[in-house]
Amino acid sequence: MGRVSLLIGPIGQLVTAKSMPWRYGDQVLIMENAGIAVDGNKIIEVGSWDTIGSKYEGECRIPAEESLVTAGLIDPHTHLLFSGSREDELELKLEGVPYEEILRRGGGIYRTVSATVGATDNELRRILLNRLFEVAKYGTTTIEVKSGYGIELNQEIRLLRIINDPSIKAPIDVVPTYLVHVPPRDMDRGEYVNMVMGSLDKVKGLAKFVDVFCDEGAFTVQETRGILREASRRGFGLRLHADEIAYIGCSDLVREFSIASLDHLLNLPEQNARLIAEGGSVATLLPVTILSLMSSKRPPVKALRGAGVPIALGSDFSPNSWSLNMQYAMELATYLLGMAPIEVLMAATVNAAYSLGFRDRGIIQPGYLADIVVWDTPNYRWLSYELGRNKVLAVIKRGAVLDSTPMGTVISKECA
Ligand SMILES: N=CN[C@@H](CCC(=O)O)C(=O)O
Ligand SMILES: [Zn+2]
Repeated sequence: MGRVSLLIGPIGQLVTAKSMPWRYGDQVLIMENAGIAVDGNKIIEVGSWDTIGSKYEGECRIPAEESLVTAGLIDPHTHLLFSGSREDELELKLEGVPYEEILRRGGGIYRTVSATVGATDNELRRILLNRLFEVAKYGTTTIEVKSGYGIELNQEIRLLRIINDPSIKAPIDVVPTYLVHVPPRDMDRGEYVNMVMGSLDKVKGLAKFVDVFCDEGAFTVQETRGILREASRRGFGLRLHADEIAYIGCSDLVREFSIASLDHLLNLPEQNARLIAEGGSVATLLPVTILSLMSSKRPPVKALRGAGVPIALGSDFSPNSWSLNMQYAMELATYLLGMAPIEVLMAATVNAAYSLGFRDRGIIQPGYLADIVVWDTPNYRWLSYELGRNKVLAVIKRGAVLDSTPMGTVISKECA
């Protein structure tokens, strides 16, 4: 009998992608009475519990007869690092004042910039760490975190240093992105864009991706093009906030650049789905933001599927859209966007991993990282079906069972 650090099984239902990215209609692995053997930070074998349970002895074991087991959730789009809040914009939104108008008046992102710039490094570190612990309780095991509430370049660099700070003992993996968010109000925007392009060497090593908010009220296609060109020359991965507020041609930039992910896409023209597929980009949809924008628009899911675009989901946690819970994004993806439960699960695991450039996680197969969630649900459909409850039973990150399960449930004495 082989000895391993962790055994999970018997498992009621194991659901995982077979390869990445996952496209609508691709096969998945759905297995009942399954088992997973983990050693160190990796999955070493997946199979029927009859085989796994008799072949391995675990230093600890998580029994999961009644449970769904999936890859850990991956959140590929967040604005986790900011100070303050904007609950007082709710009344404006309810009166019908559009997002871009609040921004034009100096509210929205600009207010959060003032609050964030006014916070000390220690305050921001504490905020970030608390949020990272909270997302882990909801099953997120890897998360992208954008800068963007500094605007001024030294402030952006400060935020990126905090995101990268090794003294922050994050329970999960963090992917830093430099977000060029909105033009400053007190400076010529052309000059600012030039400064951004000139600052990219300083950002190297602090961010895996450069992202631009390309939209009405933010950066134009021409400005975005310049920033993406310089970023890709320097070897950054590219992401884009595109076609969220209006279509001004941002998604067309996939013709010119290899963009890992185009995000939001509420106003994406259906014919541009083909361009995204040809460009090899992922479409990351952010349904919680659709709700918090109080928008009646929807991204064209059917056109994206039809063109073969891999779809990912993100929380888009921000002061405009306050939810750290990827499960909420998953629920809304079904009820607001019409995404099928299996599509939702693939979007929040394997495709989110793929969009962040990972090839080592998001799938439960030998050789992959042991980032795994045990759910308090009998099958995968419940992740879409049941609204508003944290359905996590246990989170395993790199083979380690995270300390506190949300409901204080002790899974197994040896593992806890
Ligand atoms: N759209 C741009 N940025 C964020 C919102 C930021 C904010 O409103 O503070 C987003 O992705 O939703
Ligand atoms: Zn965003």
